Amino acid sequence: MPLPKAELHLHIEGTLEPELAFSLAARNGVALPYADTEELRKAYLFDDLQSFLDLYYGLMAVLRTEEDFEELADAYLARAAQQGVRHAEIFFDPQAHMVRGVGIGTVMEGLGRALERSEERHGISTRLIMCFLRDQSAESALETLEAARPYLHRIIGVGLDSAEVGHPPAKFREVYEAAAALGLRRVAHAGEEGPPAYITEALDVLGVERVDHGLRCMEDPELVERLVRERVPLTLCPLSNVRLRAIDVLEEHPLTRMMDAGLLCTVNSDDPAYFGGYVDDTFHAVREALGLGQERLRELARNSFEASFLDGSAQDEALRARYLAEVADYSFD
Ligand SMILES: Nc1ncnc2[nH]cnc12
Ligand SMILES: [Zn+2]
Repeated sequence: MPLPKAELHLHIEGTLEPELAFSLAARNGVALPYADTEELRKAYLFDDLQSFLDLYYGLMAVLRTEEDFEELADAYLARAAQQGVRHAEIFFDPQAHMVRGVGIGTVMEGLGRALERSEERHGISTRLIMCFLRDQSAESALETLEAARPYLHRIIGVGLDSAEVGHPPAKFREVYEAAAALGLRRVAHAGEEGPPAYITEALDVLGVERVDHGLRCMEDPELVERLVRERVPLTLCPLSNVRLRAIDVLEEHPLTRMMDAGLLCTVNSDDPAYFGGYVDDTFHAVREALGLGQERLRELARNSFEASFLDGSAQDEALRARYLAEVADYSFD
């Protein structure tokens, strides 16, 4: 049995496996520029974030109906359950669908159907985080928040993703203020490829409670000190960092140094269909590459629940306490 954990950095569109992509393409009459799944997988050699994003957005063409989104989310949850995931806070990118003529209602209804039976079917509690694409305009982000109004009760928070460099967090000050006023939690990708200053800006200007990636904080000792002092969680994605060439090899990942520095680190899968592993695969990979001991792994699992948004109600707190007890009781074999 895998170590129980929460997954806090997972793009649902990044769980689109080649087999499902081809089956949805056939069902929806969408032509893909790849002969088969093997040829598609061969294209998963990325130079940087942008080269991945080009393929990621392109393949989304197969996602058209509520059923497609439902199938996508249900397939992820089934896999996640096998990986020990007990709670998942899932990102989705509505603008990437709306631009193709797929309405936010289609996305929300489809994802919603899979998520509402997740506890019963997969034993996983779930939350949804709506991400704004930072390489789109601030106006487009505001329009997206507006379009999401009928579905806000199904969303716990907002995030910021896509091409980072050249799109600093401050560009989205207004939409984050509006989201906060609506009672939404706030996270943002920062310091994946972008400089440490983007992490500071995400905290100070956007008011984020959690930083997605945050990898490059290690270049700024004062920022590290602040993140430690304020116990700001970082949702690290080590396999993603290797595949998108933020670091050369997993053995050089700063995870251990970050934990030693006192940072509240979590380990996540980001876009597992593209990066070679789901979250427990990632735990195993970092254990091997970095020589993490059992207590370090247990700490990562504990952190994942502590950093989660399971703190909004007595029911949430009870669930979190139950998951933390599962981590404490877990025995490694
Ligand atoms: N790793 C990542 N960084 C930024 N945007 C993303 N969208 C999907 N995966 C992403
Ligand atoms: Zn991400």
